[in-house]
Amino acid sequence: MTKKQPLKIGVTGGIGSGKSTICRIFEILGCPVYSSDQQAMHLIHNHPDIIEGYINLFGKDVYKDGILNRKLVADKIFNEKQLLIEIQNLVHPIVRNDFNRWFAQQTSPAVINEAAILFESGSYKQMDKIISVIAPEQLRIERVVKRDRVTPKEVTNRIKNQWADDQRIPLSDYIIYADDQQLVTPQVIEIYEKMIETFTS
Ligand SMILES: CC(C)(COP(=O)(O)OP(=O)(O)OC[C@H]1O[C@@H](n2cnc3c(N)ncnc32)[C@H](O)[C@@H]1O)[C@@H](O)C(=O)NCCC(=O)NCCS
Ligand SMILES: Nc1ncnc2c1ncn2[C@@H]1O[C@H](COP(=O)(O)OP(=O)(O)OP(=O)(O)O)[C@@H](O)[C@H]1O
Repeated sequence: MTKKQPLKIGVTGGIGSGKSTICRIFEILGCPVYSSDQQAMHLIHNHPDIIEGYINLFGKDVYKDGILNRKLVADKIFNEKQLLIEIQNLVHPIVRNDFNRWFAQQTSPAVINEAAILFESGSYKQMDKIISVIAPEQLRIERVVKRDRVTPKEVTNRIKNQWADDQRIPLSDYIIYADDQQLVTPQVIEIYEKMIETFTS
């Protein structure tokens, strides 16, 4: 009897919407989580093709003592669309392969692929279900300014390179409202129970 594949659930949303916070709840419920942003950063520091690409595009000083100068790269790619496209064409296929390798080892009913740019990168097409995390833009900017100690401009520079919520919502199977007023845990539990029903039916 062939092993039933776990459900592939994409969790996406704009910067600071609350994806990572919500994925921690899914993890507690028993859903292994693959964080595309974190894995991308790991691969940016360890995959030879990516390291070579970043050095070719940003100069050898982009890595200092093996550590990427994130601010230098961010200031460039979020203000130069062509450069952002080149970087994404380099990084995303390698992250997608890495996710597929991780997924092949999973045995739980459902797994989560947390990716800020799930739609923008096209990776949503490989998902069985998609959850979009929604929060007002101004609140997201305030959260990221507080969390990362960056300027509002640095956050809006990223937001302008991401889909808007009204683009995500029509393509999403579930929506989680993660503004400060709505408790996210009950929303996560409700969606998880629906997904497990899907898997076991
Ligand atoms: C620009 C870099 C160096 C900034 O690193 P930093 O640690 O500050 O941010 P991190 O990678 O943790 O991303 C934080 C948030 O920035 C936003 N963001 C990151 N990359 C992108 C992108 N290509 N397009 C839009 N938003 C992005 C997302 O909301 C993400 O959650 C890094 O994000 C990068 O190299 N991005 C390009 C590769 C990529 O697309 N990574 C996304 C995951 S596949
Ligand atoms: N529902 C919520 N209510 C209040 N604060 C929240 C909520 N969800 C997340 N936060 C806070 O907002 C900040 C951003 O949350 P989180 O890191 O989960 O967002 P994210 O979507 O993963 O961000 P990024 O796209 O940068 O990875 C964090 O400091 C977190 O503690």
